[in-house]
This record gives sequence, C-alpha cells and structure tokens, in this order.
Amino acid sequence: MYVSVNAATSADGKLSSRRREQIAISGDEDFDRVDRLRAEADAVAVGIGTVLADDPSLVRHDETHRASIRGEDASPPARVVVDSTCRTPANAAILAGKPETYVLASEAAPDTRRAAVEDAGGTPVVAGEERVDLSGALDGLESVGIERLLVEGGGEVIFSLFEAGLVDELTVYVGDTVIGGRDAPTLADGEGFVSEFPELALEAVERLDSGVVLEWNVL
Ligand SMILES: NC(=O)C1=CN([C@@H]2O[C@H](COP(=O)(O)OP(=O)(O)OC[C@H]3O[C@@H](n4cnc5c(N)ncnc54)[C@H](OP(=O)(O)O)[C@@H]3O)[C@@H](O)[C@H]2O)C=CC1
Ligand SMILES: Nc1nc(O)c(N)c(N[C@@H]2O[C@H](COP(=O)(O)O)[C@@H](O)[C@H]2O)n1
Repeated sequence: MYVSVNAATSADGKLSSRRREQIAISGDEDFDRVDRLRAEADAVAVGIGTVLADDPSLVRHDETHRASIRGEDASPPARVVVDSTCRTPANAAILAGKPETYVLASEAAPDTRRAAVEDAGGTPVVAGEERVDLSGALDGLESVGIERLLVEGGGEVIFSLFEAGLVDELTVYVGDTVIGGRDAPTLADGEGFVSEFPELALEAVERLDSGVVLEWNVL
C-alpha cells in the first residue's frame, strides 16, 4: 500500500491549539489542494482523537479531478478511523451515509462497541491486541482493494505510522500563524524518536495562500 500523510501546521509545527479544537490553518487554495489529494486516494484516514475533536465527515473531495482519473462512475474515496476500542460515536459524521467507513480496531474493542459501529454503518477491521497494529490493519484494507491511503492526522497516528515505517510521502502546509503550547498537538506526537529518525527527501516547495506546501518522500 502507498501511504501519503498530509496535514496543516502553524509556523511552529502545531496541528491545533491546546484545546484540540479544529483550527483552519489552511486557506482556500490549500483546502482545494487537499480535495485533489483526497480525489487521488482510495481512502482517507484519521485517528479517533481527530474524530472526537473535529467530527470530520471526510466526504469532500475534488469530484472533477477524481472523474478525470477514474471516470464519471468512480465511487468516492472510502473513510478510515484508527480506533482501538471502537469509541467512534454512533452519530459521528464519519459514519454517516456513504462512502464506506472502515474502523481499524484491536482485540480490546468490546463486542458491544464493535456492534454499535456496525449498526451505525461502519466496518470494523481488527488488528492488534491492545492498540491497532497499523501494519496488520493496512493489510486488511489492502485486502478490500485500498492501495492508496491518504492520512490526515492527527499527531498520534502520524507518529505511529512513521514508527512502523509505513509512510511513503509527507506533505505539510505550513501556515502563517503561531499557535504555541507544550500540550498542543504537533505533526508527530507519540513518544517521539530518540535515534534512527526517519529521513526525508525534499521533492517540492510551493507558495500557497499565505503559507507554503512542503512535499517530501520518505527514504
Ligand atoms: N491541522 C491538521 O491538518 C489536522 C489537525 N488535527 C488535529 O489533531 C488533533 C487530534 O490529534 P491526536 O490527539 O493526536 O489524535 P489522532 O487523531 O492521532 O488519534 C489518536 C488516537 O488513535 C488511536 N490509536 C489506535 N491505534 C493507534 C496507534 N497504533 N497509534 C496511534 N494512535 C492509535 C488512539 O486512541 P485509542 O487507543 O483509543 O484507539 C489514539 O489516542 C485535533 O486537535 C485535531 O483538530 C487532526 C488532523 C489534521
Ligand atoms: N488540510 C487541513 N488543513 C487544516 O487547516 C485543517 N484543520 C485540516 N484538518 C483536517 O481536515 C478534516 C476535516 O475534513 P472535513 O471537514 O470532514 O472535510 C479534519 O478532521 C482534519 O483531519 N486539514
């Protein structure tokens, strides 16, 4: 599977404030760029922290761009939540309507929560004992035809993907603001690396809105 990570940070590397509320760091041009990235993906993923903070639907994408790649009848990209214990609320926007939503869970998810996710329209994919085993879960997604995954965050999931060596490409929009705060989420949180830091090769730099888009391949 090809895994692409895209997120927007403040100039000081924050995804949001310490309140963990959704902040529009991107401007219109960058949101349009993200819609094109979504259109190129088989599925768009976020972690449960992002679902609980932002309640995203992940439905919006550039339909014209998708049709130009896949034809007019192409179905929209599927949605994915990384959610060990199936905490995704039944009324979460990410479970509403179409397209399909895969909930990547672990064995620790109680049967009642798995059933609640299914009743709300989601499809659990179980990998790992306590937390989601991301490598196994992505294999599960591949088995249902997902070859290109766009991950939008948040910082915990992005770090774990890097830690597991699963990221192929990283794109970051750096906006023109400073958020600050030691408890505010950053692009890659988790425990952090202390050695053997992932290495990136800079592929492109583009001015957009009042910020810049940086695109790296992961070596
Ligand atoms: N500016 C931007 O582009 C974006 C900003 N955001 C912001 O980011 C914040 C949310 O980020 P964050 O709190 O880091 O949450 P995440 O969305 O990264 O979700 C983290 C949760 O995912 C679950 N999880 C399951 N398995 C794993 C695993 N193997 N590795 C890591 N996590 C796993 C964990 O919960 P459990 O154990 O219960 O399963 C964990 O707490 C919000 O403030 C949101 O607004 C989010 C996306 C993009
Ligand atoms: N690219 C980007 N720029 C920002 O400034 C953002 N705040 C985000 N957030 C991500 O977008 C998701 C919401 O998407 P929908 O409104 O459902 O289309 C949100 O959950 C974050 O993952 N992204």
